[in-house]
Amino acid sequence: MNENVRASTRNVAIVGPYLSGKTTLLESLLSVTGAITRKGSVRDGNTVGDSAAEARDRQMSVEVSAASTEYEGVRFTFVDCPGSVEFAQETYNALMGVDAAVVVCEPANDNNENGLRQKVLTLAPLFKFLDDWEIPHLVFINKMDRVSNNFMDMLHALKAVSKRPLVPHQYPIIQDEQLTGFIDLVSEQAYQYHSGAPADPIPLPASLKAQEQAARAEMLEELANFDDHLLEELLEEIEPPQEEILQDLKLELGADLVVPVFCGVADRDFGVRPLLEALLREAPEPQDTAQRRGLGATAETPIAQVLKTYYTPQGGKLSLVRVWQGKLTDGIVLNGTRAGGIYRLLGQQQNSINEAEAGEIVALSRLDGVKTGDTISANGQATELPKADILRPVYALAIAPEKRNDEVKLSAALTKLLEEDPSLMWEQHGDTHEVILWGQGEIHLQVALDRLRRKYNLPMGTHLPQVPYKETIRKPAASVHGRYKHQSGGHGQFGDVYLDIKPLGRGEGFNFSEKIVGGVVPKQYIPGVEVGVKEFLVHGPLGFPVVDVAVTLTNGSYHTVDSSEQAFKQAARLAMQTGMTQCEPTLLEPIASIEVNTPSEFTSKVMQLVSGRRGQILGYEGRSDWSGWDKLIAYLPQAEMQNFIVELRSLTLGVGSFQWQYHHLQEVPDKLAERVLATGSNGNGNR
Ligand SMILES: Nc1nc2c(ncn2[C@@H]2O[C@H](COP(=O)(O)OP(=O)(O)OP(=O)(O)O)[C@@H](O)[C@H]2O)c(=O)[nH]1
Repeated sequence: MNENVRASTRNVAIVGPYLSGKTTLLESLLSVTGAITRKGSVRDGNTVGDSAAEARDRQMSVEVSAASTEYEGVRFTFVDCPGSVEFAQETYNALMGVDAAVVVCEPANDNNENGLRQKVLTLAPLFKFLDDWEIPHLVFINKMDRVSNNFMDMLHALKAVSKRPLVPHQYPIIQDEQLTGFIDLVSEQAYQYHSGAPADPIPLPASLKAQEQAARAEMLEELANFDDHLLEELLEEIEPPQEEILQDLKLELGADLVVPVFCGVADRDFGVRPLLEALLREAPEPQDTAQRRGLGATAETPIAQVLKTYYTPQGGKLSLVRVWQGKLTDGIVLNGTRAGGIYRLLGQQQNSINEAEAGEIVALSRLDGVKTGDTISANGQATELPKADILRPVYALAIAPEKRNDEVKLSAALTKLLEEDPSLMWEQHGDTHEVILWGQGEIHLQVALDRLRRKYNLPMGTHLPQVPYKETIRKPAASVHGRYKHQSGGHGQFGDVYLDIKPLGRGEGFNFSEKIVGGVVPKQYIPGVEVGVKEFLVHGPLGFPVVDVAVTLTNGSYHTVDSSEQAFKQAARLAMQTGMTQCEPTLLEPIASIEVNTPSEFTSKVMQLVSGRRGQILGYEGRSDWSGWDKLIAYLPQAEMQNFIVELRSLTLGVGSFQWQYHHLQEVPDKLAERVLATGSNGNGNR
């Protein structure tokens, strides 16, 4: 084991809400550390973080992107994560493998209570994930060039969504509404920013002394909550030594007890070097993270976890892994598969290396059969490391290849897409026969479809999925007669049956029985009757599969020469055709049971949304594990679910979410049933 390499590595995820400036910050970090000589911009589509075609097209990150660089002899691997909620799975998977995260956010445009509250709410799910998994994190308030100074207001507002206390690490210097520098609250040294060059030390502006001291006192008091020695010093008004403050920051950040807060302007590199310095000095080292995860610092068996899987445009497979223990060497066999090569990444650029030490994040090629989240080891027997929960799908499209003979290629390509992104799912629906692609939202699915087209040459058509309606009957019919008689020279065909048809209770399915007395329908023909009935029920009188029906064969007759199982099957179908129309067929729709999670201030709006979509609210309560959030339980017709997530997000600043599962079938209200049967649509976007 090489302790030096371990101690000289830092793995940092860059996370935060949509468009807060994460990719821009990565670009700046890479430029400041010399990994790139020319800075790209998101607008020009030439950043390292957004190098995938799908990201460039949309000017947004759609998957995690790793980039390694060096600063002051330490190797930093940054993992730029997408901010959109639709790609949250990518972020959660990556966070499981880093030592620390930088949460990039923007200050509020409206510096009033409401504006600040709205801004920080968009960070709530991310903070919850970081808090739940105890991932050390710090905050970088970016875009400080856009608003007048509300650094401390923003910091205080963030407390509403963070379990851990937020600790100011800097205080911004603003002149003429422009961010010109910062004061480091540990050393109380002020600095002036310069574009493209490190900040210069300057005397602390007298006008900011009072604010600086208040912010510093806040930092020290928060740190002292976890350090009695510091607390004593503060009580006795002894100035603590800087080393002690730095040590506390390192220990308390490393144990995820506090969240230090920085500020800057990523697209001008302002605040980026101080952030790097803090990561260098204070971010936890890889072996500490491994120990916190219960992995032995001295164990040598190589163990790694897959944080992301890429299928490159050239068709190769790359697995981005965190090496938790041991050393990966060229040609290593992991979980029974020999890795093709080991690479350090710089976005899409792959730099081949011979080995990777514990604590590094590297890419391995050609690990067939290994998926995102998997734990892989040299002996293939490592205990599965914890992985982020897989988000349940909330949005669906029916897809079909534009070229018919591409159908065979589709399932192999979908399997690869799912290896890359576990929050996608696909199924071939049993009733409607459509191939349904499920995911986290419209853009998520569009990106998946782009990948099918670009990487697998599979252009796809899409449409809204059909609602898998079923039908049943309201009334019974007794002794329905069906006779099949066919004479065409030689053997004839003869079958003759009487059936009783009865409705069953909801969910009871299908039942077939017989009450034949005296062999009027010989035993060997009765299975034919049952098959005939079942075949008919696949498409009932309304055109949908029939459920909750009991059919009894009560009587019939046969012919010694002409009868056959086949003829009785036909007779049963004829009886069902006549009988079912007398039974008041009625349309049934699938109802999902849903659980919606929303900030409490939006609960009443969410209830209106659910009721407005024919939902039935069963109750709601405050979440015991998430202060300020409610959980609402309801039944919602599946026909109303297509755009539910879109509306839910638009009502809740994008943070509301829901999970669903099929619950029961329910009669469609008459008026709506008429519309579905007449037009094939429920008038709500679904067919
Ligand atoms: N004014 C200003 N704009 C910035 C700053 N940093 C980034 N931007 C702009 O903000 C927009 C979004 O930046 P990105 O870096 O793509 O944000 P992101 O967080 O990576 O976006 P996603 O990953 O898609 O969530 C771009 O237009 C950037 O040019 C900044 O410090 N100040």
